[in-house]
Amino acid sequence: MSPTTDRTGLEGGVGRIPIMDVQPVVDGGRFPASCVEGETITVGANAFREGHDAMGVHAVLLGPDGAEQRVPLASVNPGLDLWEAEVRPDRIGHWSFRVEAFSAPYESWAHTAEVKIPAGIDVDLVCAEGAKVLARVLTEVEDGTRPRTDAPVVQAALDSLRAPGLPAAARVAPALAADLRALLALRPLREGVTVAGPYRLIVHRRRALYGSWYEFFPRSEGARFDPEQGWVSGTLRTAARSLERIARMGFDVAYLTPIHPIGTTFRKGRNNTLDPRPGDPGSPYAIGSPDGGHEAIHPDLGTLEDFDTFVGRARELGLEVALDIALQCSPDHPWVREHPEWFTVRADGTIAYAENPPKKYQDIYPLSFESDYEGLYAAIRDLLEHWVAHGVTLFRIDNPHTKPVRFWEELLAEFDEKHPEVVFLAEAFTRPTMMHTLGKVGYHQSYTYFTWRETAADLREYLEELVEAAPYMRPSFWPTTHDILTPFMTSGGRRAFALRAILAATLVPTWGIYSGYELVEDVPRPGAQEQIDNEKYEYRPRDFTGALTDGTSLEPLLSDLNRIRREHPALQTLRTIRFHETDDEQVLAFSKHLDAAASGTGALDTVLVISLTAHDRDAWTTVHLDLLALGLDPEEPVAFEVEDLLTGERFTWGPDPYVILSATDRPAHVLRIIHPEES
Ligand SMILES: O=P(O)(O)O[C@H]1O[C@H](CO)[C@@H](O[C@H]2O[C@H](CO)[C@@H](O)[C@H](O)[C@H]2O)[C@H](O)[C@H]1O
Repeated sequence: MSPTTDRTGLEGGVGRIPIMDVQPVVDGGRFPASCVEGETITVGANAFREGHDAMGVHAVLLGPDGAEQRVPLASVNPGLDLWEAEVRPDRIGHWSFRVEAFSAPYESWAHTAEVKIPAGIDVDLVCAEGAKVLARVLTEVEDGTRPRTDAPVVQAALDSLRAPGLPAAARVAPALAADLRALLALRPLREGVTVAGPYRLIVHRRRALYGSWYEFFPRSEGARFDPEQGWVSGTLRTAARSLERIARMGFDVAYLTPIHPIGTTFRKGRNNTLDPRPGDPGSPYAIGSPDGGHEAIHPDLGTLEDFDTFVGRARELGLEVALDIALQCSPDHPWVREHPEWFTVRADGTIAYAENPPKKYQDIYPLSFESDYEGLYAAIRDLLEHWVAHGVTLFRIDNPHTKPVRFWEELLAEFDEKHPEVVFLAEAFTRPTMMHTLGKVGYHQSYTYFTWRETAADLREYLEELVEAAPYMRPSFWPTTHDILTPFMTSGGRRAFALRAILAATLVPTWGIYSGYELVEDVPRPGAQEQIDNEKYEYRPRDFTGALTDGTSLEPLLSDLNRIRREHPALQTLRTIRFHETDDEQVLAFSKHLDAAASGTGALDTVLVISLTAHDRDAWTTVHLDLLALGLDPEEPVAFEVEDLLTGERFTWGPDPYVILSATDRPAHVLRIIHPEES
């Protein structure tokens, strides 16, 4: 990042026109800001000058192809100094932008003329000053910095200013006319141009921001109990059959927990016990056996060819495949024998098992980056390359916060360079600084604390925090995972599962569920906040069809949510979220609004969600809508139509609708605002 510069100021000083607090800039420019292609982001700065002369501010975006886009910023709080513009970088790659602030002599003159000419003050002097300004505009035409087409309008205005015989108002009229103003608004005459930047901006593909993920253990899909042989594992081929159902529910990403060979040394048994029974398949996160490590496929699941077939089928159905990468090894992993230097050997010759306090992972060794960073880096890069070559386009990275951040910075930069389409999701449930820094160094997405944010106030506060972090961290909301089943979920049954799905799917653009959510699997292992008979340690075939038939499945709701998300680009955004007040502290109201240009559909798109946050009570309450945030005109007598996208009902509402929510039947309204021009 270069300091603010101009021709007259001190190097690194504020420059002729101070430009402060440029956004989006991450840590003063140490890390690039990011967004996705087509996403509307706000470029802003506080820019000001001494005195009262007019000034202007531009943002200049430089695309990956070297093309420049100049966008004027508007003063958004007149009298104060904030200038903003919405920009929409339209292709992936490395962009940059700079902010230019300048004195605007034409605007200063126009203001003087508008005050003095009607009052008959200094008419000749004002006209002479105006003529000087317009003469400079013509000079720019002559030296080629302004198009020739500007000349006739400017010349005519100049001639008029120099015609003393005319009445004063007529004399200045062409110089204040709309056509000349428009031309000079587009290309202002600028003085004292001061530049801040350039600042880096990385544009990722859309899936980095928006997508619906479905997580499952492939070995459970098609697993069966055979009275003779015991449990028979599902395979990639049987799992591929589940893809149709996942696609039918509208998910975009099929996320597979690790698919590699599983060690037998210190294998875990059912319910996280340390004494497995014969036939227990072990945790798929205990990676590596004599059958291979992170590049191999568990023989029970099939072959690499089966994996390719699986990916091919997913693609046919419009799904991308995400793979779980857990950088750790079972004691049986080939790396343990081949690369003892990649593990920390203690004084007694043993290797300590991995931990993520307070959790203990007795069946795995952590990797150590201390003695052969280069070698380990190359091995990890190669294994990721291997899966990219086999069609994986997203990686869910297990516990990235237990590896050096510098390692991720280097690795993610390399992938960004070679495979900008590949998206990395950080599974770092840890301290905020670590989570934020992982985003800053290149992670595209992050798991979040959503799972533990339950009240309306907490959710609102958390979303506000996430929006602030949006230039470098994109949240992914999961109501449960294979490791997390909170008391809220275990105490609320179907009501809790429905409610949290609605919130996760509408609050942020990326959400995901862990298989079995449809069936409301809500029984915890005593003393733990995760499921009993957890699939991590055993096979878990499920009867999804039966649940659909008997009407207990949440599949219809999940399908509706994903459909609504697809049909409403507003729900594919994070930064647009606005909150509305409600008279019930357990009711959360928020909306997302896109104008016609930003929605990509040519029409406004506004979605308003009014949701319970508690699962054990109903609510009758008034909501106080911020009409501007909904794209409605607060000055007009307001009655507008809304359509509930979950039920199809229509209501005519005013600014303070009274709503009735029921934890059992209607935990939330997910509404489309029908704008007057549509009805
Ligand atoms: O540490 P987290 O809670 O973020 O969970 C993730 O990482 C764990 C370690 O990979 C993983 O834990 C599972 O696998 C371990 C290794 O086989 C095993 O010891 C644990 O009992 C088991 O829960 C967890 O699944 C993953 O999401």
